[in-house]
Amino acid sequence: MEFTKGHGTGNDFVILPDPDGALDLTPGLVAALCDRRRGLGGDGVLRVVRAAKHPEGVALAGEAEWFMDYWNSDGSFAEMCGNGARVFVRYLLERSLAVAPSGGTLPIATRAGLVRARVEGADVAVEMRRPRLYDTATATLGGLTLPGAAVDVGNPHLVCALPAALDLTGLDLTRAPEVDAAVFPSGVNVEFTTPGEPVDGADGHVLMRVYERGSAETLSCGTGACAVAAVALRDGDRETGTVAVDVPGGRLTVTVTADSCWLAGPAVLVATGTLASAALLP
Ligand SMILES: N[C@@H](CCC[C@H](N)C(=O)O)C(=O)O
Repeated sequence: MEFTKGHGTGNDFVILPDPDGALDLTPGLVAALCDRRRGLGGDGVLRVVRAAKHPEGVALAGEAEWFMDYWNSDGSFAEMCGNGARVFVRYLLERSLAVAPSGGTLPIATRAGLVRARVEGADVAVEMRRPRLYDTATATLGGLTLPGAAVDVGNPHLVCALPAALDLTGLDLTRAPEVDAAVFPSGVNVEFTTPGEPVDGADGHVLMRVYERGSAETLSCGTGACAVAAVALRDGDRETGTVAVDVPGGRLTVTVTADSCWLAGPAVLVATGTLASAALLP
């Protein structure tokens, strides 16, 4: 089995080419692949499968050739992965599985519907649904309980601003924040934020750390950055705009429009190799 390793602002993925959907990918195999000591290591797996060959992609096969089958590192599924989509597109283009239409966008099928991608040099930008702020909730970390905004970006997020006296570096994210299961019955990704200094060309600048559902703390979360940007714009009384979001792995730029959300940043392929798969089976 061939694999490629890639990342977007340090959010890293094992990419498995499976054009015909023949691979028996199980939660156990995903968790073994993502194990950072006994496997390849990754925040998740991106299976590259033709939309027509995947039960959850087939409905979109008329609009997109490829389906991003995303799995978290614990073997659970997620509806959407923003950085994953950007790395997925880099993979398709570098392997000549797709061509970037000049001046146009490349459609990709995901569990959260179609996303459209544009390549901008070292960056890949993906257009996703506009984040929807739909509720309020709290996250408790250690002894600290913080109010936050629940945001749907295809997958669920809870965005919590830190009080001015606290610093992101002081957070202990080795354990999952506690959240209200009634608001998030399928779990949630939790972003912690502080305001950043003004950035040229951006309407806002936010620093964030994230604890991801199914993957623990990661260096970056693309959909999380979109959720954070939407909250920053709302707090600035804006419907639309561009927000620079700094994560531990680098900078993402989010542009919220009237009806969608663009996520842009670097997307890198690191290595390709062959799995000795028997050694990885749990
Ligand atoms: N890192 C991703 C989000 C991956 C899915 C998430 N852990 C979930 O379960 O919803 C991103 O870049 O968006």
